[in-house]
Amino acid sequence: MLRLEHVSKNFGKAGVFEVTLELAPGEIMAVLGASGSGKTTLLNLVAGLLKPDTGRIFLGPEEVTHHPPEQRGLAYVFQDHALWPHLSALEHLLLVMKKPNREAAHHLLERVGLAGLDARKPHQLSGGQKQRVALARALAAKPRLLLLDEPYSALDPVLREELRLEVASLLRAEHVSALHVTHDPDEALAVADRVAVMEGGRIVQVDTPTQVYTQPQTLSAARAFGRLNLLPVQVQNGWVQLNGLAWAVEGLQSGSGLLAFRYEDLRPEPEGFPAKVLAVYGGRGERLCRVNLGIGEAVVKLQAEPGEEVRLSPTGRLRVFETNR
Ligand SMILES: Nc1ncnc2c1ncn2[C@@H]1O[C@H](COP(=O)(O)OP(=O)(O)OP(=O)(O)O)[C@@H](O)[C@H]1O
Repeated sequence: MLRLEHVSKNFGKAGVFEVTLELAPGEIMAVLGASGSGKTTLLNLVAGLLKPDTGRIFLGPEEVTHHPPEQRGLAYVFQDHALWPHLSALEHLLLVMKKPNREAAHHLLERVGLAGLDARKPHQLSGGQKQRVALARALAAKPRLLLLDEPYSALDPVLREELRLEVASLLRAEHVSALHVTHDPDEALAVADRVAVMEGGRIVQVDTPTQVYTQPQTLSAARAFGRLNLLPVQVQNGWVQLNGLAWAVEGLQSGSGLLAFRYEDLRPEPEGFPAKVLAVYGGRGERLCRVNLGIGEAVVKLQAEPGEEVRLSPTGRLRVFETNR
């Protein structure tokens, strides 16, 4: 559906962007990465708002590298809603529909939670409502590809969850592909078939959300999903010492690195290494403990009480990343 072949853009001192990427028809891909990693640049290049220095962009079989945005058959929802001040919510949709249909436009507004607001103009809508008009307009155009840049950032958590599932189901029903930039790992897990992690203008990993969560290939990929402990360690021939016990690790084989593990990657085990529970948090229906592991403090999903001495063991191989990555 979408193919980028060595698409590059040189921003001089701000760095070089270079990406090769493929998106299947109907696929929803989340784009995660730290601020400044190149997520918006990727969308701008695909949309035609930015010209690449080298490389080629295809939509389906057609090369669109030099096509202006309006000839690319895609829709985008960026953070500034770009609504027309003189048009009502309904008129925004009618204007972009190939066959304008008031009934269908009305129904779409209802599906994004704007029932009864058909006649409102942008200045009569809240920020979150404007964002939803922009989303409904993008969907009304029936694009082959939808580009989303933090589309739910102005919404409260309940509405955000409702809407992201509703939009994902609309996209799947219409078989529309989407590139979805987000900072929110829950959003990527909820809607994306695959996740692309960006770092320094490049894609460092493309995989299913579960694979990126459990097998991150770089430190930035590990960070993208949160729920992460990072402890400085010394690795010797693939082993680290944790409170007097040696554990095999993967990744860095020797030298200083960062031991990276999720809250659920350690579990109680009589043969494990000793740790002391410092504090207990009640997060989202689960119990999280801050523990002292001897080499530093970490958060672990654990049923324990403050002050308790526990023994912990990794559920799988722990990973160490080079400190400078
Ligand atoms: N037109 C431009 N001219 C010069 N540098 C640019 C331009 N556009 C982007 N950059 C630089 O390219 C890098 C990537 O920017 P981009 O906006 O794509 O990041 P991002 O991942 O979307 O960040 P954020 O999450 O903060 O929105 C940054 O270092 C930015 O300063």
